[in-house]
Amino acid sequence: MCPTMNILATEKIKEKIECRYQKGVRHLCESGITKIPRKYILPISDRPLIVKKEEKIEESLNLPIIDFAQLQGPNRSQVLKSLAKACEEYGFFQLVNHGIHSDTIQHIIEVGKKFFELPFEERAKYMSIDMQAPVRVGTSFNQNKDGVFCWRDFLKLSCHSLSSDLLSLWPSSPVDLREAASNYSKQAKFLYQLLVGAILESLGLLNNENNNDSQNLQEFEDGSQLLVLNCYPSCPEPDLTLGMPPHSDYGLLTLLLQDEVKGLQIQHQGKWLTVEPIPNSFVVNVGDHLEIFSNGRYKSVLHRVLVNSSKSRISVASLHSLPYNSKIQPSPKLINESNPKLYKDTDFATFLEYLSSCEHKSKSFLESRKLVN
Ligand SMILES: O=C(O)CCC(=O)C(=O)O
Ligand SMILES: [Fe+2]
Repeated sequence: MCPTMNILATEKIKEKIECRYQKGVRHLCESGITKIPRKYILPISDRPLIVKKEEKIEESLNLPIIDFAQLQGPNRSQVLKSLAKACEEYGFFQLVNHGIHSDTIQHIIEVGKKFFELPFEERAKYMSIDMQAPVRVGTSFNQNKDGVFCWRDFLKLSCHSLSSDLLSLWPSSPVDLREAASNYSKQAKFLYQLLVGAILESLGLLNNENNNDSQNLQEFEDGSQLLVLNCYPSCPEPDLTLGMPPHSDYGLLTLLLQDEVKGLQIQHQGKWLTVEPIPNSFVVNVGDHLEIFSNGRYKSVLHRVLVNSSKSRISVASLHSLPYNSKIQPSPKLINESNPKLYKDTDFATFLEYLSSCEHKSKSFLESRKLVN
């Protein structure tokens, strides 16, 4: 074979292999692999250190617990203090007694499981490389850019305005997906709105006498919402890869549901610690936009997902951000001589451009917004 034909043949084989990975990890697992392909193997320095059960020294983390019912009652000011402390020290907390019925939670998790069990051809109808498509099935973190793929498939549903036009774009199978996801997203949005009010209050930006910030609250409440169903199939070599690489979330707040299988780790005091699932609770975390708005007081913390060799895992993230065209900037009320402005003004569109233009690097977006004082 002449050298040019040789190169062409090699390119064709490469394309074929790439195409195989673009179909996602569930599809890959269905072929019965016992070793993970090279495309998923992280360099040694980025691999997770998985501790064997019998060694029992895996470090887990009991995140601060915020009781939502207490927050709405006479102990509000005390709970607001705990909320502020959790956002400053961990960037994460677990929310209990939040009022969303366990049936609603179980329904969205079940529907997620059923969706990822559908034949590949059915799920593939919703594949798109357009980052702004209202419905998008995909794999890895950013499959157009990732050098090493991660062990995750996802379904992203934009919930911006839940009109019947939007719902008709969502997957029609499983039959109850649209109902479960729209019901769940409405309830998650309502909870987010109450929570973000509490967050503004905990920053000293809202109180009954001074309602100057109602404009801020309105913008925070009206923002965009994206529902992400994550599926992490069991993996034959979990210590060589990750379900999600270290990243921070871009928005204001993320409300995350995880099933009973653990996997989420957060970086705390330089260590990766596993978040113990609490049934029917939410893991809530501060996103980049809130770190910027709070001028660095509340932290958008790196987190990642481990996979395991025996169980698949499902999680559902509801990501809440400011409206698409809003400016994101440190609140002028949180800036003074002793607290100078730490971040450049930015907007959501700039962030999305940044995300689609570069391979994912942990925290790089937030780093790029920092002012050097
Ligand atoms: O699956 C998880 O536990 C975390 C998911 C996550 O970090 C995300 O969707 O941004
Ligand atoms: Fe995340």
